[in-house]
Amino acid sequence: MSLLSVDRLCIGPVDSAAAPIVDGLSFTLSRGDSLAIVGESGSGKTQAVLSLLGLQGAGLRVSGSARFDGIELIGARDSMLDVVRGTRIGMVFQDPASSLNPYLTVGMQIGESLEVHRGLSRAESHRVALRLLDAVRVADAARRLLQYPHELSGGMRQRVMLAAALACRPELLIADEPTTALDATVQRQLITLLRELQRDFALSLLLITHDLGVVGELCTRTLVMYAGRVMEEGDSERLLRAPTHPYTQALLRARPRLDTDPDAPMFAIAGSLTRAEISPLACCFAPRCEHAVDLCYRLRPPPESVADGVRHCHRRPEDIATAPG
Ligand SMILES: Nc1ncnc2c1ncn2[C@@H]1O[C@H](COP(=O)(O)OP(=O)(O)OP(=O)(O)O)[C@@H](O)[C@H]1O
Repeated sequence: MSLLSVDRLCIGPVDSAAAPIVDGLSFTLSRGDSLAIVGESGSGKTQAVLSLLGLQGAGLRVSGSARFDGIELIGARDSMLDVVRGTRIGMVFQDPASSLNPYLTVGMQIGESLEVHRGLSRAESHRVALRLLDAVRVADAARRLLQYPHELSGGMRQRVMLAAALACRPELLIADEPTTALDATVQRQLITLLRELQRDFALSLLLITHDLGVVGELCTRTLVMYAGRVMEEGDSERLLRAPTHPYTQALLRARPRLDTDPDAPMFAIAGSLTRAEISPLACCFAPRCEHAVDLCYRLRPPPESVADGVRHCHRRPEDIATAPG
C-alpha cells in the first residue's frame, strides 16, 4: 500500500519566470519500502523533500500533490503540518552541526518533541531519550544526554539527529545526504545503522543522495533526477546494473571506484547544470547528453513505463546501451 504518493510536484520562484527548481516530480513510496532520490548538486532534491513538510525555501511556490497516508501535504495548514512533522515523518539533514541547537543538551533536543507531541514529562522523556540513544548505538548514553552538540563528533551528532527524528516513532524517515559530511568509516557505520533502524522501527525511508554507492545498500527503489525532472525510476538493483537513461549511465560512469586503474583519467559528465539554458519544451539533459538526437532538443520526453518503473528519454534503451549518437 502506498504511504506517500507525490504527483506532478512543481516548485519555482514566486516572482520570476525562471526555470522551475522541481518540475513535475512524481513517485510513490510503499509502506515499509525505501526510495533513494539521486542527482547531482542543484537538481532540486532537497527542496522537493522540504516542500513535503512545508519547509521549502523563502520565495518559492509549490504546486501539485503529495498525499501522505491520505493526507494532502501541499497547501496543508501549518497546524496539520506541525503534527505530521512532529509525529509521523522524521527528518535528518546533511549537516547535523547546523540542525542541532547549540544551546540545548542532547537530552533536551531529543526530548523536545516527546514533551510537545506526546505530552511526556521531563523525567519520562529523559528515559525515552536514553532508550533512543541506545537504539542509535550511542555508548555511554546517560553521559551523552547531558552534553552539548559541540562536545560530540560529526558521526555522533548524526546519531543524535536520528534519535531525535525517531523520538515520536514516525512511519517515514527522510534522510537528506545523511552520510555526506562524514569520513568513510563513519559513513559505513551510519549506513549499517540506517538499515537496522529501518528494520527495527518498521520505517519507510526516503533517502536523498548524490552518492550512488549508498543507494543499492539502503534502498529497494531509486529515482534519478536532473534539473528538477525525473530521468528514470525503478528497482535499485536493476537501475544500477542496467540503467535505461543516459544520465543514469553517465552518473554511474562518473562514480569513483576502487577497482579501476588509479592512473586512468576519471570520467566527468561534460558541461554543467545551467538552469537558464533549459527549455521547458525539450529534454533538460539534451545539452549534456552524448546520445541526444534532434528530437531531444525539440520535445520533452513523455513518461515511458518500463518493467519496474518509468523513464523519460526519446532514445530506446538498446540504442543508448551501445554507441553514442
Ligand atoms: N529560496 C530559494 N529561492 C530560489 N532558489 C532556490 C531557493 N532555495 C534553493 N534554490 C535553488 O534551487 C536549486 C535546487 O536546490 P536543492 O538544494 O534542492 O538541490 P539539491 O539537488 O538538493 O542539491 P544539493 O545536493 O547541493 O543540496 C538550486 O539551484 C538552488 O539555488
